[in-house]
Amino acid sequence: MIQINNVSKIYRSKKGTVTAVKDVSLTIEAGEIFGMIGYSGAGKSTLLRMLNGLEIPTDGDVIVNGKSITKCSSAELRKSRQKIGMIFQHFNLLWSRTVLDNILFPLEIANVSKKERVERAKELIKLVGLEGRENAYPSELSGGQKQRVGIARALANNPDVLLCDEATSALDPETTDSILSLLTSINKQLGITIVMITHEMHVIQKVCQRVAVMENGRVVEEGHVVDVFTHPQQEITKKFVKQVRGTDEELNQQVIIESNGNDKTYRLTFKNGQANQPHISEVVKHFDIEINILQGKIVQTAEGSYGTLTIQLVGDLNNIKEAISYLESKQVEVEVA
Ligand SMILES: Nc1ncnc2c1ncn2[C@@H]1O[C@H](COP(=O)(O)OP(=O)(O)OP(=O)(O)O)[C@@H](O)[C@H]1O
Repeated sequence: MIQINNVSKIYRSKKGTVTAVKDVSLTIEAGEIFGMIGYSGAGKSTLLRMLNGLEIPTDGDVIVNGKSITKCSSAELRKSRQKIGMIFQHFNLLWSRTVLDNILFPLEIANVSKKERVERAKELIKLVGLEGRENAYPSELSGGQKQRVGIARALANNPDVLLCDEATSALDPETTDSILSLLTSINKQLGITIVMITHEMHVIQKVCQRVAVMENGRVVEEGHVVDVFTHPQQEITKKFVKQVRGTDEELNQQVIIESNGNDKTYRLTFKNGQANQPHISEVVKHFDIEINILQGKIVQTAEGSYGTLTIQLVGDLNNIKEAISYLESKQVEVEVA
């Protein structure tokens, strides 16, 4: 478990002071994939780097698996860091070393015997899908392959936590997907806690269970990904959600059923597997109303799917009310759009 307690970071230079992180408190559970999203300059990298002591907070404390990262000796910090792997946007590989030698490097530093480190490196090469490329140099690899080396190297000392600093931002969409799938399977297979920072909501959508939204050094919103996606509170969160959910402007479509004065437009939200249920056809069968579907979308997240459907209900007001009660009884959220 990672506890971030009232952490702030102020950079002071001749040019002045910058408060990069302001009074952030978060708890990240063991084994989860936790995302931090924000625009450039929001403070994500600074916060992430405080989780492994690459930056020391000006105030507050970071506790990883019961041990303070901020209030320990440098020897203790070195030991703790071996259990916290990190991967980077630009991979940070050693260019003069082969794939195998890059992965061996952290094992050499940890004084693992030669036999054991070669065995471990080979296991990792298999885990990340790089068999056959052991003797290649980073310059001979694609971006996705380089990140696979980065992941193998980060996992070398069996860490409990993997920090991902914009790990897919330099990759094309297809390669991004394959790296995100690899991270998800590593999280499942090895039970490693993953903390990732990104400015792309589809990354959060695909792999994270919970998310914190950062703006101007603060966490302005946090929660389960499905809840944040379906009910974003802050303007900045709404903007990020629009990256994957589409905009309300897309709703400006012609209404094709003639109004009788009672019709209204509703937004239905289906969560917890409800998106797969035939609720709309049940409403049409059981209530004497007409339904005009204006827009619909199902989004897959790491915690299952959720859907939104914007509909116009046309008919007798009482029938419309009954239909809405029926939908609500099926855990479908109904709002007037
Ligand atoms: N070493 C430093 N010295 C001075 N200011 C810094 C330093 N590192 C970061 N900052 C400043 O702190 C603020 C937060 O930066 P940070 O890199 O944490 O944001 P970010 O959300 O990760 O953005 P990006 O994705 O662009 O890196 C920015 O205003 C940045 O200029």
